[in-house]
Amino acid sequence: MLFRWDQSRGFSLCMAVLTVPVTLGAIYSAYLIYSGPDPSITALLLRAGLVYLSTSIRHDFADRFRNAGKARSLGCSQVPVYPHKDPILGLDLAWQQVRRRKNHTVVEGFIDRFQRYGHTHYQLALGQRIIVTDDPENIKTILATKFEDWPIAGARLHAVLPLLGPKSIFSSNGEAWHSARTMLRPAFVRDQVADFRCFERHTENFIQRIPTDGSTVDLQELLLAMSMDSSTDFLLGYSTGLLTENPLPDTREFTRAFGEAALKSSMKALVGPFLFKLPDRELDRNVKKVRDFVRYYLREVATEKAGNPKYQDSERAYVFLDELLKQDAPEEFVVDQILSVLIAGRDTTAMGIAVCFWFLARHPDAVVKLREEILSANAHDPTWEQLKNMKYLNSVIKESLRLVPPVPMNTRVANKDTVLPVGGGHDGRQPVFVAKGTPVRFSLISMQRRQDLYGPTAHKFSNARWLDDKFRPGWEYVPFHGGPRVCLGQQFALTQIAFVLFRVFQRFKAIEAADEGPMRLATSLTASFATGVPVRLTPA
Ligand code: HEM
Repeated sequence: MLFRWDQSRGFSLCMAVLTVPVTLGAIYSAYLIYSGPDPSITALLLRAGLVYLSTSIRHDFADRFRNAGKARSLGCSQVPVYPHKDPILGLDLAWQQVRRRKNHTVVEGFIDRFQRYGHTHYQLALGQRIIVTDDPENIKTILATKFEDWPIAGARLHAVLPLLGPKSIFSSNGEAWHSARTMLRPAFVRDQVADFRCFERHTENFIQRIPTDGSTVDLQELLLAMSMDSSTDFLLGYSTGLLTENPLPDTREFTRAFGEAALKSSMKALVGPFLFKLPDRELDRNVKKVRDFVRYYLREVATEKAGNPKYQDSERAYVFLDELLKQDAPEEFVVDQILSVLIAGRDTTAMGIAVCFWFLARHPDAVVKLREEILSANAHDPTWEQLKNMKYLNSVIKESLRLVPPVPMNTRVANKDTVLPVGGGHDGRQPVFVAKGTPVRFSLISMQRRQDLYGPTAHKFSNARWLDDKFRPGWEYVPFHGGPRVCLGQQFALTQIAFVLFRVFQRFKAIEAADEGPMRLATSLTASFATGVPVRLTPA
C-alpha cells in the first residue's frame, strides 16, 4: 500500500511535535557529557553519538516541516513513497537491490516499482531520501528546462572523480564544465566523423576475429576490445591494438588498470563518498597507470608530431588530440579530457553495437531485410550520407538503443529547492517539490519501455515503428540525453555502429543466438550483457 508523507499536513504536525522532545533529549545529552563525574571514553562517545543523532533528527524534522510549507506554497502535491519495511535506512530495498544485482534483474526491479508506486516516487537509499523517476517531463526538466538546478554530483560524480579529477567535461559543472565543453566541441566536427578510415581499420580487425566455421563467439568481448582500439586511435593517434598481433606496449596493463579503476570507483560511489576519504593504494596505483599511459602518448604526439612519419601518412590525418593541443591547455587538463572522452565513448559504443547484434540474433527476418538494404545500396565503401539514408539500418539501431540504452540510468542532485513538473497528487500529474540536496535517479531504460508511451509492443523489438515517418518521439527517447549536456559523441557513435553493421552483414548472411533465456543486464554507469553476446554467424 502507498503511503504519502513529506508534504502531508498531519506528518508535518507530527514532526513539529516530535521536534520538542528530541531537542530536549539533545540538550540533556549535552548536559550529561559536560557535567558527568569522570566519564569513561565509551560513555563520552555514546553520549556524543546520542547528541549527534538527536541533533540530526531534529534538523531532519525541521527541514521536513519547512519543506512541507514551501511545497504547499508552490502548489506542489504529495509524492508516493516506496513502502519500506525499514523506514529509517531503507535496508529492505537495499537488500533487494543487492539480490537483483546478483541475478542481473536490476532493470526489471525498476520497471516493476515504477508500475506499482508511480512513475515518480520517493525511496530511501541508506537513510537518504531520493526521488526516482522515469517520466519524460521530469527528465526534460532535469536535463534541459532547469539544467542549472541539477548539477552532476553524488554517486555519478564520485564514480568518475578518481580517474578524471574535478575539471574534466565528465565530472565538472558550471564554468569548469563550460570551458571543457568549449574546448572539446570543435574536435567532434562532422568531417572527422565522416572520415571512415579509423573505423575501417578496427572493424576489419573485429571481423577477422569472427569464426567462419559456425562456431560460437562472444561478440561483446570483441566489441569492447575493438572500441578501445578505435577510441585510442581516434583520440591519441595510437591504437591500443588489442585485436592485432602487435598491441602497443603496456596496452594490457592500461586496459586492466582502466577497467579496475572505473569499476572500483563506481562501486565505492554506490556506498558513499566517505569511502573515498579512506586510503586505497590499489585504486591510486591503477589511476596512476592509466594517466601515465595517456600522458606518455600525449607527449609523443606533442613533441614528435613534426618529424613523426605517422603524421605524414594521410591515414593518420586526423587525431583528436591535435585539436586539443592547438588550444595550448595545461597537460593535466588535456589528460583529464582525453580520459573523459574515453570513458564516455568506449563502453557505450561497444554496448550500442552489442545490443544491435543481440536483437538481430533473435530476429532473422530483420537480418534478411537489413542485408537487402545493404546489398542494394550498391556501395562497397559507404559514405556518411549513404549510411544516414539507410532507413532500415537506422531503424534497427534506434530500436536497439530504445530497449537497451547503453547509459540506462543516471543521477543528478538538486543544488537548490526546486520543482519537478509531474509526479505528485492522485493522478501523478501535479508538480513535486524537491528540497536542495535531494538526488534524483532517472531511468531511461524503463521510460523507453513504457507501454503508455510506446504502445502494447513497448517491450518487444519492433524496428518497424521507426519506419513510420509520423513516429517521432521527443523526450520519451533520449539514449544520448538532451539539453546542454547532450552526448558530444552522438554522431560519432551512431556512425560507427552503422558502419560495423554494414560491414558485418556485407560479409555474413545470418546470425543466431548461442544462448537462451531472457536478456540479463549488468548495470553500473553503463549497461552490459551479464553473460556476453554469444552468437554463431554464417558467412555470405
Ligand atoms: C552509443 C554510444 C553512446 C551513448 C549511448 C552515449 C550516451 C551519453 C550520455 C547519456 C551522456 C550524458 C551523461 C551525463 O550527462 O551524465 C553522454 C555524454 C558524453 N558523451 Fe556519450 N554516448 C555514446 C558514445 C560516445 C562517444 C563515442 C563519445 C566520444 C567519442 C562520447 C562522448 C561524450 C562526452 C564527451 C560526453 C559528456 C558531455 C558533457 O557532459 O557535456 N559519447 N553520452
